[in-house]
Amino acid sequence: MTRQPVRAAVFGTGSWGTAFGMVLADAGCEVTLWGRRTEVADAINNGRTNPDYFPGVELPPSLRATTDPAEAAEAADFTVLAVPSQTLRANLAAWAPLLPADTVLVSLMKGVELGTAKRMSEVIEEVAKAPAERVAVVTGPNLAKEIVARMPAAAVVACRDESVATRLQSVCHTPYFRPYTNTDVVGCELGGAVKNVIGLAVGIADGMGLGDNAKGSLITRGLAETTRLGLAMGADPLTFAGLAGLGDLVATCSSPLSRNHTFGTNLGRGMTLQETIAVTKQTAEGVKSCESVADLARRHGVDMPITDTVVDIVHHGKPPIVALKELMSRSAKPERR
Ligand SMILES: NC(=O)c1ccc[n+]([C@@H]2O[C@H](COP(=O)([O-])OP(=O)(O)OC[C@H]3O[C@@H](n4cnc5c(N)ncnc54)[C@H](O)[C@@H]3O)[C@@H](O)[C@H]2O)c1
Ligand SMILES: O=P(O)(O)OC[C@H](O)CO
Repeated sequence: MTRQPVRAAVFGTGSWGTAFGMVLADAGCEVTLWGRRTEVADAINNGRTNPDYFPGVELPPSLRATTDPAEAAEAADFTVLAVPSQTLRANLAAWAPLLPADTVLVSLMKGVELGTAKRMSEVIEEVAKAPAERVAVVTGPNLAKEIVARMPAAAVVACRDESVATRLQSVCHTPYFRPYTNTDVVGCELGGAVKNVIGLAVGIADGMGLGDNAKGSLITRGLAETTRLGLAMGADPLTFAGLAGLGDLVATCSSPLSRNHTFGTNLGRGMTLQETIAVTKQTAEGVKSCESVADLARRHGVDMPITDTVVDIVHHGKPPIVALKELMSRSAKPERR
């Protein structure tokens, strides 16, 4: 008997939705992308490109697009969510009734919801009324522009049910995309969300011309505060030494392709918040999630000084030079506590 190809629906035709859709198609899946704009769906179906995000990149023929969520969701074995974290709840509420009962819901998002301080998998479980065993996360050092160029990358696919993570691993494994499984969903999601905030901090430092020692220090202390939060929330600390933690932090904090890093660099160079927002065309999750991560830290009684500093600079207008002096004059303490 011939095995039917795996069907995947990807909600979001932005940068990562398109790129991960391409990974799934290259791995042998039949993929339908859902997007809001007819012209984007037409360009994908008729021109095999997504010119707004990846001009000149040819998309595989097994990747189709639609603006009809029911058409995208039909018979999907995997339903992949790639919209901005802060719109997920409202989007998914509309899509949930259309999803097959046994579909695996996959979050590509790296944010924490404002107001509730919930991780994306928690929002998905709540809105789609899906058990944790049917909700997975893909994360790691995956700058979309490198992925669509089929440059090599590793990733993590996390699900509480290891067999589901293994199934997802097999449907997104290509010669250029190497996924590893993990059952620590909390740690994997926190790694992805907090690295965006640390990416903003490192961008600000780069924009200020503070040098590579400052960058190395921020990355390391950023990982320390991520790990503290993770421990308080029951994550496995070793997750933060892996692709979802250190791996993604290094990629984000070193790359001009990172929207969060670039956003921070513009602020550090002296642009105002409004000017920086105006030149940012894609989602820089850390800008909103720095507040929800700080909220999460408060709820768990965890000290996250770099995250608090980013909130002060981005949302309360604190000049980066003042924030730097304050960070450097914090009380002396042991490296581990
Ligand atoms: N781009 C990357 O390299 C990358 C890699 C890994 C993870 N991520 C994560 O993936 C998530 C999505 O990011 P992205 O890079 O695709 O962002 P993006 O800005 O490139 O695309 C977001 C998409 O969501 C759509 N959208 C915006 N508001 C919407 C709304 N209210 N309702 C429905 N759709 C809406 C946009 O039209 C666009 O198609 C983020 O959480 C990001 O952190 C991105
Ligand atoms: O462009 P950024 O800053 O959203 O980063 C993209 C990915 O999360 C990198 O892994």
